[in-house]
Amino acid sequence: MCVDPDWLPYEGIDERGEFTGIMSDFYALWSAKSNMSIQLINTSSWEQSLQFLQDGKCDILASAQDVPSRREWLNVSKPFIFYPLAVATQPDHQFVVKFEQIQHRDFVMVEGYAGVELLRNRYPDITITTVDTPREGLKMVESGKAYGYIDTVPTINYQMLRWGISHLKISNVLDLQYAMSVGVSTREPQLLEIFNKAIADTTKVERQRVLNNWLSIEYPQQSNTIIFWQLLVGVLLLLTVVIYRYRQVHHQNQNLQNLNNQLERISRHDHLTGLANRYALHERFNIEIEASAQSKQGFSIIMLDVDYFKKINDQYGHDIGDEIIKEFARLLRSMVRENDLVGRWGGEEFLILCSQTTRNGAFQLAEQVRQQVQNYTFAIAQQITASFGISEYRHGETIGDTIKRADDALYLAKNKGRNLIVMAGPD
Ligand SMILES: Nc1nc2c(ncn2[C@@H]2O[C@H](COP(=O)(O)OP(=O)(O)OP(=O)(O)O)[C@@H](O)[C@H]2O)c(=O)[nH]1
Repeated sequence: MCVDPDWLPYEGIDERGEFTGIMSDFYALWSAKSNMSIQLINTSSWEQSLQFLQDGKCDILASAQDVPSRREWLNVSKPFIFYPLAVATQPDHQFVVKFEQIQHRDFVMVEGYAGVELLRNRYPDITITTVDTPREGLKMVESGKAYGYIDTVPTINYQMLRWGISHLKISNVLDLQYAMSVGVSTREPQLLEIFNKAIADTTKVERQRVLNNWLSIEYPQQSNTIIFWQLLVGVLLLLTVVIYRYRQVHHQNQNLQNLNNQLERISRHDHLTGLANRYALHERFNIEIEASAQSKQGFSIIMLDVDYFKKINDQYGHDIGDEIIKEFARLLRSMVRENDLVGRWGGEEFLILCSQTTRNGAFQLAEQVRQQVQNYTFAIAQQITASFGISEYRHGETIGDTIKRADDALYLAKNKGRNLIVMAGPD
């Protein structure tokens, strides 16, 4: 048997001199079915294979198309594969539906291909340059020496991949097709019978399996590798975007959390001293009232006010006044227990909530504070004192009542001369 040595994926001779390609798989199938052994006669081109058959050096052509000029010396079996011819051109040429639109261009085909004869018969003025191999034909188109290379679609694809010719494209599919048959020398009519039977016995599944072998998974490693890297790059890109977005959102969340913390602090703390403000004090009053209802143990409050603070402001200025208020706040905070709460009630007026403490207990604390303030060396060269009013929460009264009693007591302390503590009576 002679074959086309370079017409993959249909047929070819590999580096070891063995028959390969779609036709090789079909012959392996048919040999097994009909118990025949076929010997390959090596040739260097399709032209030479045709010549060998005419010269009696081989009896079979692995695949051949029925064309008038061969009929004297070649019979063909029932055709069993059909593939349309197509034109591969440079990518800037538009796809055309009808070959007639481009029939005047110059084409290139492999010497001896049946398609050359078919096209010349149909388009007598067509210009076809013939070459020895599909690669030569494709290269001529690639380098602009011819307009289009004509062959079957699978051959064009396969050969472009094989030779790394990546930028040509199919610009036209002809309505002419290769109907592939086994070619048998007219000298061996009984061989034709054998092949016709083998072809008839080939099931659709067997045919498809052979074709899939060559037409869908050629160069699997290369394409799989490319797909793998493309996928990997895609996944990495996606991952990068996700991580970036996550970090952005995380960062924004952190900023929001910080802002919330700041707002929380601002809403509950006095901006100058950092002590609890009225809102926070009232929250705590509610907690203490609830707790005292259950434990029967009450709480007391101390209202205190810096004496003659207006004079300090007048004498040293408002900024120094602020510093004194801050210093005063630090001093108070350092003196109360952890359970107590110091807040700024107004300008230079403060409130100490003494948890689970009677008015006598509150008095002791007030006295300590009074003495500390009086003896403390503030930033100004002047003694500072404070006056105190104390009240104990009475069950059933509102917190407003408790505060008012402490305020009234403070007023009394001021009236009595300042630097004094006055306790609101138990009734
Ligand atoms: N620097 C400063 N001064 C304040 C602030 N809040 C209130 N003051 C001042 O504190 C002074 C309070 O004056 P008064 O209510 O007359 O009372 P006082 O001078 O302390 O006198 P007595 O309370 O009667 O002992 C006013 O001058 C207010 O302007 C503040 O945040 N910073």
